[in-house]
Amino acid sequence: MGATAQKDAPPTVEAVAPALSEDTSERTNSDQPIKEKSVAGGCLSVVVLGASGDLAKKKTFPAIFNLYKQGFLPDEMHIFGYARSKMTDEELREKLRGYLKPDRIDPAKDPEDVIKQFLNKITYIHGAYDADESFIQLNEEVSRHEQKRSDDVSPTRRLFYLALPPSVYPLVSKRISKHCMNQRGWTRVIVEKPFGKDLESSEALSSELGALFSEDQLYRIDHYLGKELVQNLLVMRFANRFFVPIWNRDNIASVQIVFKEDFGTQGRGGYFDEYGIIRDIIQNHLIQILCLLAMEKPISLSPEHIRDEKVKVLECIKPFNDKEVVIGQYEGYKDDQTVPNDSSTPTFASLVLHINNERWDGVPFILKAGKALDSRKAEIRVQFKDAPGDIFKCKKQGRNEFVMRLQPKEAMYMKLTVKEPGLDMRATQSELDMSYHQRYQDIVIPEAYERLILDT
Ligand SMILES: NC(=O)C1=CN([C@@H]2O[C@H](COP(=O)(O)OP(=O)(O)OC[C@H]3O[C@@H](n4cnc5c(N)ncnc54)[C@H](OP(=O)(O)O)[C@@H]3O)[C@@H](O)[C@H]2O)C=CC1
Ligand SMILES: O=C1O[C@H](COP(=O)(O)O)[C@@H](O)[C@H](O)[C@H]1O
Repeated sequence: MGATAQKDAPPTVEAVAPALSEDTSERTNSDQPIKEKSVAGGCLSVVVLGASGDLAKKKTFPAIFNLYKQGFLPDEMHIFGYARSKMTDEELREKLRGYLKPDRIDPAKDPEDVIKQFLNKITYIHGAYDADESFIQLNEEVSRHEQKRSDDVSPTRRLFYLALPPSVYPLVSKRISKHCMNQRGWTRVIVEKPFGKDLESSEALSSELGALFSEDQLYRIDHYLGKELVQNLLVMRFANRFFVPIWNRDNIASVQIVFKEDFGTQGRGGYFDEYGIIRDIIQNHLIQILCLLAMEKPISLSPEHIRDEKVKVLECIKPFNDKEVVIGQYEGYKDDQTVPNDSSTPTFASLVLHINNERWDGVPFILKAGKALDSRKAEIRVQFKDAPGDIFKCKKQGRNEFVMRLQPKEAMYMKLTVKEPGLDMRATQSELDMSYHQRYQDIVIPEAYERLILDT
């Protein structure tokens, strides 16, 4: 809900930015450039595996740039893009340039120079995901950078971001663990959702990664949890007295969580076709939102207490009814060169979940996600029941609905019962900031993100 929420903003690492500042009083969400801060120094190497892909260009590199342009990263940082595709450093830089936004840069600096300096910090290495020699070479490149930018005694830091399909994680992780571990400081590995393909592969992945890295070296990311509106759900529900008594089956008729994109796979068939829309969006992003909407108040804001409450919600969900599931594939999906001609992977799915507990019994949670649809939108719609004893006789459709929008622009508004159908009372972003922002600053940076780069 903060004013910085922008279309296509890379939220996950963006949410980390304030946590990198030594002075946490600067956790603002203003559009103003943030005064430059010194960050716990030392040599930092960020390795983006899958650097040729969609996530890397749309989210990972822009997120690192957002930190860089606000002065949250040390001068001694270097980024290594790694993938199988053949590309030069310059080709990768050109591919990324258009995704790096010049906003929030110190006005004393030329934004073009800042972008250029950042791009010059990126080197591309092409190699296989299953070849030891490629990772030996990667390790040599990283060590060379460390030798150049650090003395022999200071600790160094290595962050590996796996912007890859999950099926590749074990191959890559084994080789990172064997050849690329930092001998002079921390090593961290970030893995993306979906975490496996089904229960069996997810458990196998857990034990494979668990055998290679300790829990504090491993970061599992769902970038929807970094979106400001999603981070604010707990505050909204549990810190605002007026929400507390109405958030239940007595007052709420249904909840919809909707994700729509107006573009298709755009060459991402290599990842997407193996997973489909349910694993890509519903199982992680939408289910995380559902948990935050439906869970009971956690004992505290510790990640463990929040997780425990989410698990209770998941355990109460009834197996779903086939009649309440719709799946489909958009026309033209198979024209994408990266998608097999005989693919039956769903690109659209809608399903109804029922939470069998005292708070939610009888309230349908409708989850919908689709690619290549009519518009781009991500929102939560909470339909309240009608106030008893209607005297207004106006159209019922669309009233008493509370909408929280994540895309294209984060916003929250209530459709009140009004005589003129369709008249909404929309709060402006600044009003929302005033009502929620103060508390938000105090609590929401998840500890796991803070630990990611703050610890040295
Ligand atoms: N795209 C997005 O907006 C988001 C994606 N994610 C997650 O990021 C991960 C990667 O997704 P995304 O970047 O979109 O997907 P891509 O299809 O763009 O894949 C990324 C890179 O991985 C390599 N790759 C693709 N398919 C395979 C394969 N079958 N075997 C080995 N390597 C392969 C390719 O690099 P090369 O061939 O050059 O080695 C490709 O450039 C997924 O887990 C996804 O859930 C998460 C949030 C947002
Ligand atoms: O995780 C993913 O998310 C993106 C959409 O993210 P958004 O922040 O731009 O809404 C989606 O395009 C992609 O398929 C999926 O892997």
